[in-house]
Amino acid sequence: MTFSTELWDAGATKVYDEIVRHPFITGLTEGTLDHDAFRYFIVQDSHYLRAYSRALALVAARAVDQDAVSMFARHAANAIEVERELHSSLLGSLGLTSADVDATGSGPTTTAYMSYLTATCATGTYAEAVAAVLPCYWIYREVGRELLKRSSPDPVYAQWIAAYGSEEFDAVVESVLAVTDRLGAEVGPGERDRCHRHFSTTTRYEWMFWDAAYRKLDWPI
Ligand SMILES: Cc1ncc(CO)c(N)n1
Ligand SMILES: Cc1ncsc1CCO
Repeated sequence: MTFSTELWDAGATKVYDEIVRHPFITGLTEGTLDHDAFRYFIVQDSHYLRAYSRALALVAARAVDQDAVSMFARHAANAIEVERELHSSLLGSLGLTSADVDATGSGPTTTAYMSYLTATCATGTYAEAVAAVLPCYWIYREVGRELLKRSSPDPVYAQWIAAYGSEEFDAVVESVLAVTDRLGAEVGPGERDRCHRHFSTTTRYEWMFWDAAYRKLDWPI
């Protein structure tokens, strides 16, 4: 079994089923999700992508193989581009600006998820860092594909779905899966357990991120 399949089977199978039937996701394709929940999501995702980009730059710095350094560095730059382009167009459609993003700040789930990614990529091994960032790519590819099948009557939601359900994003994810599978042959048992823990933790954060948007979760105090 490949390392990526091993990680998914142990850490993502159940959570992924919960994600695709979460009311935020079903509301996107049915067009019933209220724009306020999607606004919350896009604003929080802007904060998330800024931190995610820096986490990917840390992964790039830890990689030894030149192709992997170059790939993660490219993805770090792309995450900033996605934040600027996809989001500014979506924010515009939703009547928001990047000043609103800054004024809102990151919510509790976003902050926790960003902190976990940053800490793991800064202090873990290369394989641990890859395992921590992998669900961000992989879950979005799977969700993007699923949503593309169902599509959405709402043009704002359809635009977002098209970005993550695209062939370009699929190719990005395939190359990260290939890097992960090559690492699988190198990691010993202790490090492997830590990889599993990071992968299942960030997978759960992916579910929590949608759930926070659905409930518009704010700091309690
Ligand atoms: C929360 C979250 N996870 C993953 C992605 C895809 O990179 C994203 N844009 N946002
Ligand atoms: C994973 C990911 N999500 C948005 S951008 C990006 C990096 C690859 O383009």
